[in-house]
Amino acid sequence: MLEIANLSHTYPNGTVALDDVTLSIPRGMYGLLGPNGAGKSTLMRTIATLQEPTAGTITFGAIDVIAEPEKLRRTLGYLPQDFGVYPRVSAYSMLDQVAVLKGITGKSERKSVVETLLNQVNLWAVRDKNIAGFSGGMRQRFGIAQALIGNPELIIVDEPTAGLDPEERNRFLNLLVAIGDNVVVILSTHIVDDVADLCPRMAVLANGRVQIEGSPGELIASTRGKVWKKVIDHGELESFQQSHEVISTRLFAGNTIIHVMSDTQPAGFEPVEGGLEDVYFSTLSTLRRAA
Ligand SMILES: Nc1ncnc2c1ncn2[C@@H]1O[C@H](COP(=O)(O)OP(=O)(O)OP(=O)(O)O)[C@@H](O)[C@H]1O
Repeated sequence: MLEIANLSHTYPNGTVALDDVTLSIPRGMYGLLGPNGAGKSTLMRTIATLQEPTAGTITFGAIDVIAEPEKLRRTLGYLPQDFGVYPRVSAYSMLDQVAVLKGITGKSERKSVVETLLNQVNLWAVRDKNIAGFSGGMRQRFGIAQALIGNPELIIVDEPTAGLDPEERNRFLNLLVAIGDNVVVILSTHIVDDVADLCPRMAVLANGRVQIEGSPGELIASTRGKVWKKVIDHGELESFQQSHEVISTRLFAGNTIIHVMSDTQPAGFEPVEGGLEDVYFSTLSTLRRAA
């Protein structure tokens, strides 16, 4: 169990990226959903011991993460949002080097770990190719392979599916599912479907704060009977935004479909079986209104 208590972070330029974040994250897949700038990467980097918070505590089992970062690192697998430079070395040799860094010094053990992972992430056929030439999806699969070396008990993946095509995204999410329920996996993303598809528990982070927390099912149930939809002409959008609480707009076959929140059925609207998108967008819409 990962316990985050009263965690705050203010950057030297005064930006408050995290504001009193408290979360209990159990074993299994946990979704951290939030828009750009919400503070997700700051939170992930802080848990991964890459930066220290201004205030607050993090514990993972018996480990005090801020006081004993090296202990956490031994049991951490981290897939950052951006690796930056991709080296001109083969996938095999790079994984082999990471395995050495993670303390797997025995040659035959390392061979078995590296080969198993390359097969698991479906990169065996390209093991001798340079990572620099990999597609986005291949890089992310390589990234999860390096994160899994050494059997970590805490795995953090930061926006892993951004920019992947649907087939690669599916492949990647299936890999995450296969990691199993015995470890804590935190999936940080702004893509609602990633969380809806994978995570039994989740939180929405926005403006550096936890806005809502729970199981997707519970959160969706809380919007039941409150979400309504209507097909409108695009030109009418502004007036609907003034008269209703519009939480999302989308185009479908050239038409604009709006979803609104209301305790009673607005005239001309149809009920919608709310989904996680409605939960997420209504949370963001409430924040915008309060601003
Ligand atoms: N090194 C930094 N110095 C100053 N401000 C920063 C720094 N890093 C991030 N921020 C700011 O802190 C806030 C939170 O950023 P963070 O990267 O944690 O959000 P995020 O949810 O991961 O968003 P994104 O998906 O865009 O990465 C933003 O306003 C961002 O501009």
